[in-house]
Amino acid sequence: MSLSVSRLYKLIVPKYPAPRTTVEDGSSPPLKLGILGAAAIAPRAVINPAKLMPDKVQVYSVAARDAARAKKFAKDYGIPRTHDSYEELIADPEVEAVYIPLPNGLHYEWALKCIEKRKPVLLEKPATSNAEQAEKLFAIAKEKDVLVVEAFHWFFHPAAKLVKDIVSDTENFGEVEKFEGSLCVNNLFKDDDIRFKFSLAGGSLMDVGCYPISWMRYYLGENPTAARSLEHEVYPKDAKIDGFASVEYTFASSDKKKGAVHCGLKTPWLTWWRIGFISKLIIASGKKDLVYTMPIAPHVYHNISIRDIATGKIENRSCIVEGKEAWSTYAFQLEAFADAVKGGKDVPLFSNEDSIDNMRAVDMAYRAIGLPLRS
Ligand SMILES: NC(=O)C1=CN([C@@H]2O[C@H](COP(=O)(O)OP(=O)(O)OC[C@H]3O[C@@H](n4cnc5c(N)ncnc54)[C@H](OP(=O)(O)O)[C@@H]3O)[C@@H](O)[C@H]2O)C=CC1
Ligand SMILES: O=C1OC[C@@H](O)[C@H](O)[C@H]1O
Repeated sequence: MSLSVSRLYKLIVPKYPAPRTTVEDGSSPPLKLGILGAAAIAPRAVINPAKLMPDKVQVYSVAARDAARAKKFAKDYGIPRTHDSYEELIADPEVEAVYIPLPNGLHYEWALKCIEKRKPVLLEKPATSNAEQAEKLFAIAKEKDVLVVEAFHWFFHPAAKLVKDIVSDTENFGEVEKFEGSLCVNNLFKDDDIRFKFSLAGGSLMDVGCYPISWMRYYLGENPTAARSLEHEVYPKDAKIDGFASVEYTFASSDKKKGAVHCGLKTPWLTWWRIGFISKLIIASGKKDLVYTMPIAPHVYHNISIRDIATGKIENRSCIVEGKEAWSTYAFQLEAFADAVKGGKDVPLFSNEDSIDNMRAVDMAYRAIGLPLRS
């Protein structure tokens, strides 16, 4: 039997290429990222940011439930490959990491499938449908040693860290006692949107509330122990979906410590104006208070205003990184994710434990407003 060069090559080259590490100049080739679903958020979250860092990330492929839809999406956004199903994309050895922007109710299932194939995951928020799923998911990720990062993009913008530094300086700022945060995207989505489907783990607390809850936990540096409803309204077309929710949390460390969270997809107009246009957070000690305007999108606009309660003096601050003025929260997030996957760097998060705790606080809020947990 003659052994041709090509047959010999097939025999000695492994079926799956070895992980791509370094090229001749010592640098790493860009991370090949695959996207599950031709989702509306994908251009903002990964496709456009990847263009800012072509040496670090290449959006390599997209898969959709409908192959033609994936092809159109790939053409529209200049993505070189498509896969005909989510399974195929995950199984492709060329795909080094996966971005999951599926409806919330599918996060758990698909993140688990990626872990099975040992693919690191950038997983859209909220990580799962409920805390029980989050506990299981992150336990499996840990056991299999696969990186799963919940895409809480706000956290990766340096303004978030600046605010943390300011309020952690207790000598100057005082002991933080109160938090109030809001995110409302009023009437932005149509009634057939995934956000209004209980079967896909929709709802205001899931979609937008998870952000102010994450801000609260981060800036107060503590997990809540109880929650009560301040006010809430169900979505008129499905009583299991919260159209708007306003919840107050309490904490074990002090009776004085309180965290209020407001979120809405259908917020009553007057309430919306009262709690702050789109997104705002307030952190207060007895000595000072800080208002961070637009913590959800500091790259669009933000302001950090610190007021000394005794003197009334106000200091305004903001945070722009030289050379990265055009970087969005998503770009900072994508860079951190790529650096972790390719460079073995730690992701400066918001750990997996935080993602679990955040889901616990979301569940706590659902119990407080008397709506069923998502599944
Ligand atoms: N980080 C951020 O700023 C944002 C995060 N998000 C999060 O991203 C996720 C997706 O949100 P968004 O992009 O607005 O949603 P879209 O509805 O635009 O995208 C969801 C994708 O999920 C796929 N899908 C699979 N199964 C279903 C199903 N049964 N019903 C509907 N869609 C399905 C569809 O992909 P296919 O193409 O295969 O049909 C669709 O493209 C959510 O988890 C949301 O919370 C959303 C917006 C902003
Ligand atoms: O950042 C966001 O703003 C709008 C929301 O509906 C979306 O899901 C969220 O992630």
